[in-house]
Amino acid sequence: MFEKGQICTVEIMDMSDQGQGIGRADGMAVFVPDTVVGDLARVQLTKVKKSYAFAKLLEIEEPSPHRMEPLCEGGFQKGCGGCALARLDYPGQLALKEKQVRDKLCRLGDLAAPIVNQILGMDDPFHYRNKAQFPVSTGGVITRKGGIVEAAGDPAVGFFRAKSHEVVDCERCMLQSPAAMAAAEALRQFMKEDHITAWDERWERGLMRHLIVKTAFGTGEVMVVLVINGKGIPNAAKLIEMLDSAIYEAGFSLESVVLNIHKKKTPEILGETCVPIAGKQTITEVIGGLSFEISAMSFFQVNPAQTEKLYAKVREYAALTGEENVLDLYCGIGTIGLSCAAKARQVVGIESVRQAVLDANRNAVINGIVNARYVCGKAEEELPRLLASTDPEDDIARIVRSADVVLLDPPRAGCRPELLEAVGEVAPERIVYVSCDPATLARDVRLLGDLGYTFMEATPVDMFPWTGAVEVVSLLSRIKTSDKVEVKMDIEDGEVTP
Ligand SMILES: C[S@@+](CC[C@H](N)C(=O)[O-])C[C@H]1O[C@@H](n2cnc3c(N)ncnc32)[C@H](O)[C@@H]1O
Repeated sequence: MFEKGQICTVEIMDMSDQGQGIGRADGMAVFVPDTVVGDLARVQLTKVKKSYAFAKLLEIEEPSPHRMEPLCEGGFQKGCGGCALARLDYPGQLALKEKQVRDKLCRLGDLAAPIVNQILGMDDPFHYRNKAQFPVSTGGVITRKGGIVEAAGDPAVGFFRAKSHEVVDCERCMLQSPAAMAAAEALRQFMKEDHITAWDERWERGLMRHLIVKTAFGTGEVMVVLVINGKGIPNAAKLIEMLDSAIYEAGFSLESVVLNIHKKKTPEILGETCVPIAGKQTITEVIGGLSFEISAMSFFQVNPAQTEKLYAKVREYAALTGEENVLDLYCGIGTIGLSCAAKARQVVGIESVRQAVLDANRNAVINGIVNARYVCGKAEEELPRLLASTDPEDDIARIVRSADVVLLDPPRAGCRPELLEAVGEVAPERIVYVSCDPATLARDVRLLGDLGYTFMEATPVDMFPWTGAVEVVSLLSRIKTSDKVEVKMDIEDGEVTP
């Protein structure tokens, strides 16, 4: 039995998404900050629960061969919570992520020996992010009425400290695009020169809440979204000029500046209303030879180089011949479905964000794609509605009912069970599931197993180097009723192989 204060040696076998090493002491999981997988560490327990404990690192007895000094010259030492794997070298990160996908599919997906292919990593895992989200603070105290007190510190444009809403100012970041860092510096200078307040959630006052910078690496276009608690920014023309020249000097072109009005006291980053104040309403990115227009509110994969690999793997798993109807659920601005459209009979996408659906329709048009249609709404509501439609004129419902391949790409929370049941009712030959959380993927793979789908294989794709997150593409295939009977008989005979 372990007690708080006890000292022990643990071998770090795994890491949490937040970058804590996880070791085992007599079967109990021990979470140790500042350690990496492969370290042998002497630790002191700081909190002991029934089946796990937290500990502080006393000494690395034997360092992991993959341990390294963090390369970050920006916020890491100041407590920025962005790069959870900053102490693990890149080969170590890839091995860890591949293992985590396999472990979760076994443990939570009830799979004995899932095929997990080698993770697809990056050749140059730096400055890959096309979207930066910087919280802003004045670094000092603002008064209840929103004015800056005289001794307020300089504006900070950076990232939240781990597990807090304190903003760590960050002038350099090894993940963000040069355009994003240039825009952050321009905003910092502007706020300082023009005494612009930043949102302070303690008093719920202050103007500037977040700076969002979207960079299209393929075209060099940049969009800046200024999230504010107010109707506008005083002297906004000066800010736009400063952003424009900073982004130009970084080698990119500012094409769109949008105000996002967020007066609510909620922690969501974006408010509901967007007002373009300079340039276009969208920027254009090129992925796999197709052009995609991206607006302020729409989702776009954050790592374009890896997105090409991700979508190529989706196409491989979808194995389209030109005859299939394809359902693209959680389609965002249509990227995955449109990249499959050339080899599909028809594509129907379902997406809950209205602006993204508008973008998807426009993206089909600008790429000359005529076999893709979109439905706006929650997939778990729209799919059952379309399946129940008895309207003979409802073309979309007809395509949906006869879908041969379903593409799933939900947010981290995974799919709702009612959505998976509706997919089971559609009964496609193949399901290609793209996930950014292997735990919810594994849960959904288990549910899809109950609906008659066999997990075939998965390929992890490293979309987020230096962070604890990993993307996975999985292929599931429908077990024909006759196959199911055979499997069952074989198991009864004591042989598991179908
Ligand atoms: C991980 S993104 C994938 C987007 C797209 N497939 C891509 O590759 O860019 C998930 C998308 O699901 C959308 N979404 C979230 N909940 C949804 C729901 N219940 N029904 C439909 N779409 C949803 C989000 O707006 C977002 O665009």
